[in-house]
Amino acid sequence: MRPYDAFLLMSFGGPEKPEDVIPFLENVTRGRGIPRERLAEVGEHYYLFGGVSPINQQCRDLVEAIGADFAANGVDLPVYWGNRNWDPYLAETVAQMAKDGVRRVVALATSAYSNYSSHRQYLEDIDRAREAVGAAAPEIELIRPYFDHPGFIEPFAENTRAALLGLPEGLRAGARLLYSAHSIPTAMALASGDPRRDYGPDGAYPAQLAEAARLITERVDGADGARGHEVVYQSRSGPPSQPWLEPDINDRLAELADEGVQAVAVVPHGFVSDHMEVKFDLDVEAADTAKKLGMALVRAKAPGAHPRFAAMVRELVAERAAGTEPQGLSRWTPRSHTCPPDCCAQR
Ligand SMILES: CC1=C(CCC(=O)O)c2cc3nc(cc4[nH]c(cc5[nH]c(cc1n2)c(C)c5CCC(=O)O)c(CCC(=O)O)c4C)C(CCC(=O)O)=C3C
Ligand SMILES: [Fe+2]
Repeated sequence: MRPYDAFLLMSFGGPEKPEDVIPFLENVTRGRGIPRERLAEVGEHYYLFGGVSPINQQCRDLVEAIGADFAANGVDLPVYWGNRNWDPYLAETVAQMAKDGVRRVVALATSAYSNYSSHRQYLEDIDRAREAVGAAAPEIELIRPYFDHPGFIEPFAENTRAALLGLPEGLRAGARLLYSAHSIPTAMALASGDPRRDYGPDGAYPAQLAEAARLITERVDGADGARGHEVVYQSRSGPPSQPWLEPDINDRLAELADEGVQAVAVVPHGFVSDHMEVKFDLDVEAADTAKKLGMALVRAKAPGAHPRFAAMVRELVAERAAGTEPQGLSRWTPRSHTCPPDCCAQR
């Protein structure tokens, strides 16, 4: 698909054996002021799953789904994959692309929202990897945030309807939808998105999360919006003195139990796949909280390698290749394909 001669999937990376857990966590947290105790605690999450993060296999599955969708639709682009924090490292993938004679790449990150960790950091990863490879490195253009694209929203709606069926019939209609996203420092949230747009008091990331939650809820229940839904946060780290986005899902579950809510469906709409943050923080930790509170909890799957999500990737590649206006379902759809240099700054 002109002008590109390759597609690149960019992701976070994760360990796949116990010996790799600590080196992986050191990669993730280098220079970020995460307390040592938090690192040890997070290491235990990985050991509980045999030291294997699900994220790499999920990326392999997505690479395959994208390749199949490209082939079925006549898109003749080889598909590469590179990670920020673990093997296959982005710099190695960029070196391979250079060796293969690739000159211009369109890339998508497994992160749908605007904030430093989800977007700007991937732009920095690209710069660093290209620098490491030198003059032969291809140009790499990162696709803009896609949190309100129908290919992201529709699989979540389908998976939420399926999750609700897992509740006892008598609890389904009254079940609250809890949309869960990775917490970030409030300062990072305020600096998220395009500084020339007014996303409201909390910044682009919370505003985008609210819109995606609304769009999914409409597709679960119809546009009457009758079902109660709200955004909560998970996976907080960093020192307690630093404010992060709230409420934490576990605290909110306790409040809802007090209000008499008997069932919740958790929708991890802040994520693209069911990686460790979902498997541990929701399926182990939040599920345990709900159990102690006597609440029923089900969890919807993230898009992962859903064919509609793979088709979205092709649609975004085509949009970027044509240079037409970014399409999305909400008022916070990015207005351009490239970010202004001061968007999603860390603070
Ligand atoms: C917004 C966001 C997403 C969602 C968007 C996206 O998907 O990219 C995300 C995803 C992920 N986060 C992940 C893992 C971790 N994140 C950490 C730490 C942090 N995350 C942050 C933000 C985010 N993170 C932040 C602000 C920090 C503090 C340090 C820093 O400023 O960078 C730490 C350190 C220990 C801890 O403190 O928890 C770990 C191990 C994994 C891999 C899971 C697997 O292995 O399956 C994934 C997909
Ligand atoms: Fe994270």
